[in-house]
Amino acid sequence: MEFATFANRAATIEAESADLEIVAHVRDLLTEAGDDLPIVARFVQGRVFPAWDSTTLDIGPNTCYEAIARAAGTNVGADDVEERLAESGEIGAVAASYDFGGQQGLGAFVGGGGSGAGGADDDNDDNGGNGTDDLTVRKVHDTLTDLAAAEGSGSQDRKVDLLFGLFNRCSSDEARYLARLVLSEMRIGVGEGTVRDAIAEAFDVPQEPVERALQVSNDYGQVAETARNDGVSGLDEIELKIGRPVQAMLAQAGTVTDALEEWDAAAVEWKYDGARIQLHHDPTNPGNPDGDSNGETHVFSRNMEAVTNALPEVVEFADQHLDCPAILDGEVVAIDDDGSPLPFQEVLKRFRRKHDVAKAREDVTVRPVFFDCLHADGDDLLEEPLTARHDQLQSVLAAEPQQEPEEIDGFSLLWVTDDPDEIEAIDADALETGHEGIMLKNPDSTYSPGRRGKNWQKRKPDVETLDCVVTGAEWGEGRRATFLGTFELSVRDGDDLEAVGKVATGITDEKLEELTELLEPHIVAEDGTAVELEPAVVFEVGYEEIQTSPTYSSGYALRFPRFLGVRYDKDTEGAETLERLETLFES
Ligand SMILES: Nc1ncnc2c1ncn2[C@@H]1O[C@H](COP(=O)(O)OP(=O)(O)OP(=O)(O)O)[C@@H](O)[C@H]1O
Repeated sequence: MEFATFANRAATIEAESADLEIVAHVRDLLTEAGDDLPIVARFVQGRVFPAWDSTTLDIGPNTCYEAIARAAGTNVGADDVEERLAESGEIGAVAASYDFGGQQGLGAFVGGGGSGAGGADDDNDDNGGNGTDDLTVRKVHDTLTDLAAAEGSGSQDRKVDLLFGLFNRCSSDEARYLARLVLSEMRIGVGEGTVRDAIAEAFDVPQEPVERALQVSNDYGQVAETARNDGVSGLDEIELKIGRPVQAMLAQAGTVTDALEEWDAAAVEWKYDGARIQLHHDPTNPGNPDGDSNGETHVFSRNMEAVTNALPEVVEFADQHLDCPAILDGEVVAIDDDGSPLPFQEVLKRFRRKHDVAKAREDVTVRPVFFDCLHADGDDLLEEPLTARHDQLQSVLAAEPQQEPEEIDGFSLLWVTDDPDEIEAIDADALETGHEGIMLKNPDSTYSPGRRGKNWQKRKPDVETLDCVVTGAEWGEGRRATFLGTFELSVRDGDDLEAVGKVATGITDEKLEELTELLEPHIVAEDGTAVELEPAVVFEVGYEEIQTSPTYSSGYALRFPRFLGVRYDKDTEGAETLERLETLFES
């Protein structure tokens, strides 16, 4: 397909506002694309490479300005391009404002070659033979692929040369969309859904298999071509591939209350405070293109970037623990010398690092923990329910079949329960172990790549906090026998204090020790392990919601109260009133 045809169609699409019309234009574009279908299906979304491919053009705006300036004529400089950009605010319009094509002499000079139409791009010139100088989408694609591969000293000059070669052959409309493509600013209103619908319409296949194939392959070009050449049966055959990342399933904010209302039971997991990773490993395929592994290993970020070389611990983990081809979804967490998790900021010192990885590894250690399994030993598991995928994860990671789940390295435990108290206890454990909290998942849900839906919920940070007086507590058990815990919370009602609940969640042993020291002097009565406290200390607590309750003297109860801190700056006079609790309940 000629690049001019593509550019014309892009202009038509950009001018169109009706979604259905846009789909129809994209459909026509795909139908006309011929052998260039995979390229066109990506270009129309502003992509040069498939979504799974982390190759980038690595072109800064200045490289692009310089190439435009050079193609625009001897007396145009990059600063002139920038000035026009400041005026128009859009690189496509700037590129379209120049008259290109007159720089053959300079092109020959710059590239040192003699292909006339662009000096620097004298290889694979698909127009050379027929005597015309029309740019094709394939030529643009191949040149940009060469450009992406340029590295090392002189690579920026080479990139400018290659880009100049393309702009020099562009008409005004072609230049507009080339500039936008190169700077990832296509913005003609074509989203992923549009291309999916257009593929289905163009090649007369239902949307569902197209959608599935897109989720699995992350490649609009491949899916478009398969839909055209092999129809539904071809699409159904597209499978996950080791080395091609899948978009990560995402979570939305939720509450325990909502989760238990929606599902019979919730799958509860710890929420790790690290960075999302997707591990692809094939021990049967020696010769790793990426990273230092015995098999083939790739680690991808949440955005499907390759981060393999930055995380040698994960590659080593794969080598040691995986003996079948697998794709695992998880989190990489920074840990201290005892293996306890460190804050997220520490992981960032390691993630995406390209240089001095060994040195960075000495400073910060990371370890992976996996909560999902997308592929195991030849089977794609996206369509399996969460609990089945988790069972697979366990068997993939277990060193021996009978290994206790708690003993399995890198394996995130999952509890399926409809008991709010159990969920609260899991949350408390998670926080105490230094994790962020909990995730609540639908145990029956399939894995939906790239989707942020109700099936995965991260427990929402508390909307409101309350400052409550601590009026009672209980001595703990076992190793916590010397600590006070399970604190009774009250609000003021005139001169009285009325209980609204008990908080036991979100408190570490260290904190319990501090709180015990703080509260012990205020004990006024003891009955077994129960302790009555004179009102003196105010806790800030979070909660999910307020409900009416016969259990506490206030007539209300906080659902899922969580300890946030001591309000050392407040005395009991500053604590919350029953009146405010009522207002909050009403609202
Ligand atoms: N057990 C788990 N299951 C799923 N995700 C987990 C789990 N533990 C930690 N996570 C992390 O939590 C993330 C989702 O919540 P979070 O709010 O932390 O993510 P974010 O990147 O800040 O926001 P968002 O994903 O909503 O844009 C996941 O992408 C994953 O990285």
